[in-house]
Amino acid sequence: MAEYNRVSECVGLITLRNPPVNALSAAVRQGIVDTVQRALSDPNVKSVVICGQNGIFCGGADIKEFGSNMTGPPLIPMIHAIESANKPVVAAIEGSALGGGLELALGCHYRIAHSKARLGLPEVSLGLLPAAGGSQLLPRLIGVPAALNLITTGRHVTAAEALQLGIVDQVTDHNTVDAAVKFALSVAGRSLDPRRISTHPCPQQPDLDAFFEEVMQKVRQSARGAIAPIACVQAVRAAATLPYAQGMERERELMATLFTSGQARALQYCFFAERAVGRWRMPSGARWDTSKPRPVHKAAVIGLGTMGRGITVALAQTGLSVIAVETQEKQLMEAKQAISAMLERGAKRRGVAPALDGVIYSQNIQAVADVDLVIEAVFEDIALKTKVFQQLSAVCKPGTLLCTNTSALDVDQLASETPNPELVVGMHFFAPAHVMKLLEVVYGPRSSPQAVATAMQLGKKMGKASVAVGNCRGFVGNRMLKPYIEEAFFLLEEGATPELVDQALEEFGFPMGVFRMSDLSGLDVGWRVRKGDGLVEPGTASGRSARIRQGRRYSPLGDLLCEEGRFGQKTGRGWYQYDKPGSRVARSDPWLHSFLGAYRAQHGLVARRIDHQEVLERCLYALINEGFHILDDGIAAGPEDIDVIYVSGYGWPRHRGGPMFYANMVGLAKVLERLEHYQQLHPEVPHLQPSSLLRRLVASGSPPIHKWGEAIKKLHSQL
Ligand SMILES: CC(C)(COP(=O)(O)OP(=O)(O)OC[C@H]1O[C@@H](n2cnc3c(N)ncnc32)[C@H](O)[C@@H]1OP(=O)(O)O)[C@@H](O)C(=O)NCCC(=O)NCCSC(=O)C[C@@H](O)CCCCCCCCCCCCC(=O)O
Repeated sequence: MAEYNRVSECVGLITLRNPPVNALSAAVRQGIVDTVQRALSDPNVKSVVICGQNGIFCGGADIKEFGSNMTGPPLIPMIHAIESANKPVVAAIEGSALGGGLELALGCHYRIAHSKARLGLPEVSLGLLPAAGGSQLLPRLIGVPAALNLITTGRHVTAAEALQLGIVDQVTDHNTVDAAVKFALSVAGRSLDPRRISTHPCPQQPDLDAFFEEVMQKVRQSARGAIAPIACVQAVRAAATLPYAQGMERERELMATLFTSGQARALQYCFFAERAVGRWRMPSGARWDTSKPRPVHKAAVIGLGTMGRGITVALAQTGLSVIAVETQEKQLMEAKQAISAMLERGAKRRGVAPALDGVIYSQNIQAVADVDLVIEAVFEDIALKTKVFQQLSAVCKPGTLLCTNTSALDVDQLASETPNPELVVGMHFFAPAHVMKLLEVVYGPRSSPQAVATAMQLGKKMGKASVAVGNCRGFVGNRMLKPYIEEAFFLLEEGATPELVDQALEEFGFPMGVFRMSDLSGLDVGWRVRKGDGLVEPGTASGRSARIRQGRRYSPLGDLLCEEGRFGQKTGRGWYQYDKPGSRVARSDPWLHSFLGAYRAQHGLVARRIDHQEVLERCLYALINEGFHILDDGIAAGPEDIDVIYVSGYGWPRHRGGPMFYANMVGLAKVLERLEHYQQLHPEVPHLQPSSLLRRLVASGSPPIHKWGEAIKKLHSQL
């Protein structure tokens, strides 16, 4: 709703009231229509101020309304009514003015912002475009290039940048509403014609066709299949080339296509999923809202290899004091240099001072005696980690939280080696840890809810998408990756090439296909794990039996490449070839193709034609099937957790919503049918055997994704 008051005798003050972000719900829109009408018809009112309650102007259209039948007054006529008002209307912007919120402000004649306010048109990140006139008004106000930048990226600008761009007229450090009321009084009675943005011509852009062609090419490249950024460019082009009314018609047409698209549904699902994972729960019944985190002022990182360095930077950037421990002197010196350089680069980018003094370096583990939380990031070796945990238990003050950054070891086993297993959780960062958004917070059966709450809160402070998950081999992300990679190997055996598999996955929207990714992260990583699992055998055996290990189909292709010293980019050879070790440009490698040919001949395999469809079904459905197993096992609390992990840490294209959302879009019955089909063809591949949860969901009529929770709960209560 919107509240109306008269202030300073002749200013009508309209306050949007719809916590938490004053989204433009039907009731708010109705409130604005009514209060604007009231202010304009009151002869005592000379000017109007619109603001939002609780320090936030407006977070835009109410996204929750999008999936339903929309009622209430539409936004565009409401904004037009404000713009054509015969009394000055001033937007008092505190907190955020985003999407429809900024469009509402653009309909006002003046905009005053608090210095801490943020403004933007982020619709593109929801699969939409600014369709309440934003795509037509912003280019008229700030010019085509600047408007395109904001609209196609959805980035939020600070008040200072908004002032510089000409989006706002004044920035204040004081009370924004008071400043806006004062301003409104000062402009009462002035001509409003020059203030109506829709009547402005769009600033001329030289060589318009060439300009838009170039922009479109760049946007297509970075969009990786997303349609909204392209529609945004088309809408801005309409602003640059058409009169306002026709531009608005084009904006409406483009929005009509986007609004009902699967991509918009997926992106809006991601928006809510990212917020839902913060409301974590454990199988024990412990939850985010009943578990109080402990305060963390001082933290420590043990082990300053690549991961430890990134974690130190991520912690220091949140303003924490960090003790960074590395027992090897040379490593410590190198780490100090690298960490300082990363902190300096990050600070430069963010326009702040580097937190160099926030990090204290030590070779002695005793230095962590008074920290509140430790993150261990030593080499992935259970004996070494156990020793470190035992030392930490002896050194740290009582109650210190002990976190391990392991990606593969058993968090429960480590916890059981300490006197206080309730204080142990996994904090699985992704490399580079100061850049990558994802953090898996791994709890074991004995981790206390407080420990989980503390790690989750710390993750949030570091700006991570933090997801609480149960302890199992690979946790959620890597556990699902295993069948995906294995299927890719099997496809090579059956006739595919790395290029074909990668192309199919990259066209789907992954930034890199499985083989380019493997070359980047190093083939030796998986080789070491497979050796540890006793799967690697000398590569001379041939035939089917050589490819069955531990009772299931196994492809030794990755092992054979490692035996050749082909570890990927770092050795200049892997699934592709590179100009030199460390180079990033992958080129097709004839050696690899003849190697595959010889391998197939040795094993009596006949290459067949494999298409993109099969690549996607085999790789993605195997991964999704593992996701269902994970839900079934209670390792992830819901499909949102899995989807956030995949979108923020594994390059799953956001406009496809994450693997579980994708399965929901494809149709669970179809996923089940294809898994059954492939399982019949490959009975020796257990990961193609459909999960019982998937079967149950299909049997119960394939409920939509937000209802899966009920099926999972029912399943668990029957166990
Ligand atoms: C605002 C934020 C920056 C605040 O961040 P903060 O961290 O403080 O808080 P949270 O992010 O945790 O949010 C708190 C809480 O609020 C919920 N929420 C936030 N924003 C919205 C919102 N806009 N709507 C609903 N709910 C919202 C959030 O989910 C949290 O609740 P939860 O329970 O989940 O924890 C930050 O929240 C933020 O960035 N918000 C999103 C901002 C945004 O993206 N805004 C744009 C919205 S889209 C829009 O505005 C579209 C407009 O351009 C025009 C629309 C016109 C559409 C008309 C329909 C036309 C149909 C076309 C068909 C044509 C047919 C034809 O003509 O033929």
